[in-house]
Amino acid sequence: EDDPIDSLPGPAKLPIIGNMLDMFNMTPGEKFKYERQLSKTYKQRYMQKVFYRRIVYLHHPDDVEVVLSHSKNITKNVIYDFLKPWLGTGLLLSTGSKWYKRRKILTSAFHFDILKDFASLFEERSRRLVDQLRANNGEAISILPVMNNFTLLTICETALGTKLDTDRSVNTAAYKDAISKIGQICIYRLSRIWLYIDAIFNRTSAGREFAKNVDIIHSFADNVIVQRKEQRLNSLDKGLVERDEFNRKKRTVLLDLLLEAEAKREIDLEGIREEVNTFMFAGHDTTGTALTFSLMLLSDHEEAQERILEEYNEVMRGKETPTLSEFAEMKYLDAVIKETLRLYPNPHRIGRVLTEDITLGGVPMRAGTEVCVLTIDLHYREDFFPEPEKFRPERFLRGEIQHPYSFVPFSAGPRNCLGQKFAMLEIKSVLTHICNNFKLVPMKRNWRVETVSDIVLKPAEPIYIKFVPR
Ligand code: HEM
Repeated sequence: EDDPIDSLPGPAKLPIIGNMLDMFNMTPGEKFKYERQLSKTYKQRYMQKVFYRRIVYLHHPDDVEVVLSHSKNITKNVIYDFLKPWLGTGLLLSTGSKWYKRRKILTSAFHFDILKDFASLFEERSRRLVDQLRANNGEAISILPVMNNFTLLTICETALGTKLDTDRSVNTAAYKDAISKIGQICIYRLSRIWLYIDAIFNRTSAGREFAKNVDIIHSFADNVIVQRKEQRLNSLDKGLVERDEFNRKKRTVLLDLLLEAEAKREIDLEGIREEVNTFMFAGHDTTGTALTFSLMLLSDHEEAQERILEEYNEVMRGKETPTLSEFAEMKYLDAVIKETLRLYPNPHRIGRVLTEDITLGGVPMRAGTEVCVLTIDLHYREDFFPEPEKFRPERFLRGEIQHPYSFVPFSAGPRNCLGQKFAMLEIKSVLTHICNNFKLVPMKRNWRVETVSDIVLKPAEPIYIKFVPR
């Protein structure tokens, strides 16, 4: 059937299968470069077709604004379905009234007072991270696994109230292992179009392995949910305030808010499980890679490390632990993180299927069309970010950002990232602790790791850094 978007430019299409074979034999690295090249060739937008699927790719801020700010076009496209057996229709994947109701409940989990509590947890954890890094005696270490482990520990503590490193009641090693296997299987599936069909995928060894690991993750989450529920009921019965091992009032974690909502019949146990799994996924890999890329860039820019430290000392004047408002005063630190997220946005694209018609540049797009915002290409546009390849945090200090939709690492509009403040705070806490205690030294000067498309944007090889004690 004819569609007005067939007039959009894009790579040549074969009859029936369209662009299906365009990237068939490419390595993940080649695919990544090919996609970037397409955005350079088609400066406004382009269309690809695979059988009946038409996908419009966008990377101009005006188009991005139309798509992301739309109040009704909030449905994710088919690629996200891979994650459904694991995340169910939790906040990341759900749509319509289910999404709306849950978003309302969960927004309260990031209330200012709760964030304050989390800030002190990040500080405790960052101190321990410094000790762990110091034990390497300035030897180079591969930072991605260390940062991902760190963010997994913090999200488990804040979402579930469970300490993965010390809690003996749960099988944490199996859980961590299962999360990483699931990620690898999703990547494997992403590049094999025949495995997009569930009936085929589920019969392959990868499909069976996927299901086995999903079970491990689900039973871990269930175990923690049941335990937390029992503890809460016990203390509520006795009118007690819950205390931790140091006799401090226990932090309110996301799970507590969900259990409160369950008591009010706003969510059921299955819903709680979906949200717990969603937050553990959305909250750890993204922040872990953001920390990794920040450290890589900082190690190559000694002047930026010194400036972070100077600013920290100016704001803190000898005080030890920054409050939220002190972190907010550290503008240069904020700019460094933003510049990192501009260069390495994660996820680097956002997919939707239109449920309402829209018009982009005079071309009508009907409900049912898939649109994909290429955040990474948006962030590298020369017309909005001069010398886009360069790490220049100052661009975020001098009001150079001309269009509110030219920089959207946390997405924007109704489906923006719920954990944005949480993530920024966590990254600030880690970076200030690291810059206060170490000089970061890269293995190679002027080196940037290649990146590959995955569920999230990943470095193609390990990034090694030396943490030399100050
Ligand atoms: C630097 C770190 C992070 C980045 C760059 C990031 C980025 C994003 C982006 C781009 C989206 C939109 C995804 C889409 O529409 O497909 C998103 C959604 C989401 N993020 Fe984050 N995120 C980060 C950290 C976190 C953290 C720490 C949490 C939880 C504590 C979190 C929870 C969520 C949730 C629940 C959603 C779905 C929101 C909805 O659809 O209503 N994120 N994030």
